[in-house]
Amino acid sequence: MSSETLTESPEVPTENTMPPDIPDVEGKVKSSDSQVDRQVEGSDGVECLEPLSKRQRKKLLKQKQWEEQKDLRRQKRKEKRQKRKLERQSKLDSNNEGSGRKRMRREVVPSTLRLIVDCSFDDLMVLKDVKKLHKQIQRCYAENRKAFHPVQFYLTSHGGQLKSNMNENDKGWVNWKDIQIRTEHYSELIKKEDLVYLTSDSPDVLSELDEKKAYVIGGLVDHNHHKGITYKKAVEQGIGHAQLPLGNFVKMNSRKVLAVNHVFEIILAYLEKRDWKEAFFSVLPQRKGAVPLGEANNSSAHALSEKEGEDNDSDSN
Ligand SMILES: C[S@@+](CC[C@H](N)C(=O)[O-])C[C@H]1O[C@@H](n2cnc3c(N)ncnc32)[C@H](O)[C@@H]1O
Repeated sequence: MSSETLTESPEVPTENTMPPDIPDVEGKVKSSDSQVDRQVEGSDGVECLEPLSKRQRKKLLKQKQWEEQKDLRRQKRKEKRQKRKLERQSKLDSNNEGSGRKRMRREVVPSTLRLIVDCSFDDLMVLKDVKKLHKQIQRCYAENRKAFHPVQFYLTSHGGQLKSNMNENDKGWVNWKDIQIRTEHYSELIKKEDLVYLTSDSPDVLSELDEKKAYVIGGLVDHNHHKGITYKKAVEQGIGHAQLPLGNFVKMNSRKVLAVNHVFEIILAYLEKRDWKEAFFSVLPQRKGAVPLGEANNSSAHALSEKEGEDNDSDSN
């Protein structure tokens, strides 16, 4: 069939239903304008002058239907998009509602417990580890700000490499709220009898937290090169000391030395849940191999190894 036949034949009569120029079977384009007065309407509503082949009729009919349904298709696509958007929105709403409700029901009640990160070990760290400590402190600060029972947070003996690094990389720290950042040693700020040094080497195991006390965490990332340093310090200073009751709940390797932020977060979690086991497992990452006692199974039952603790800056100890 020639291209002429096609353009002379079935015009789809209404505007916007057919493009003005219709490509013929061979892909040539012919104008349909000049054909208007020669048009005759066929039985299927498609106008023509000369009879068309079945194939051409079909093709034109399809084209016509396709054009006619353009708006419908557009409308359907729009509806689909809106439906998906609504579904996404309602999912978000229900998630937010959940946490929103929680927050509304449980108002923030600050704890009187003082939690100190003792930054007096600055000289013992290389810059890389100081940077890790900085990140761990940032994490403690952020977690405390969003806790239901935030503690009275202190950084003591603040200075040296840590302070320089904070000035360089996080100038905003000077505006941190709800934290005491002090150059003094904690012993200059807090009564001796209130102090309890948290240290994994202490023979004393914490059972409860006393919110009248000030608990100290050693601000140190040492990969255990200075084993027992905080325990010795506490003994020398004649202050209380205690380890977290990890051994009662977590299958441990020989070591149970956690990173600063983990100890800090466990204290926050305990203040909220009043349950050590829950506190441990809400904070300690599964990948660290923390396994509840009794659920340990041979090879996977290692826990909290130093190597794994170093995988991530804020987890590193
Ligand atoms: C990476 S550790 C430092 C280890 C260091 N060699 C020492 O002797 O403390 C950082 C701090 O977290 C606290 N900490 C870590 N594991 C603990 C545990 N199992 N119980 C109590 N405190 C712990 C200690 O205050 C410790 O100084």
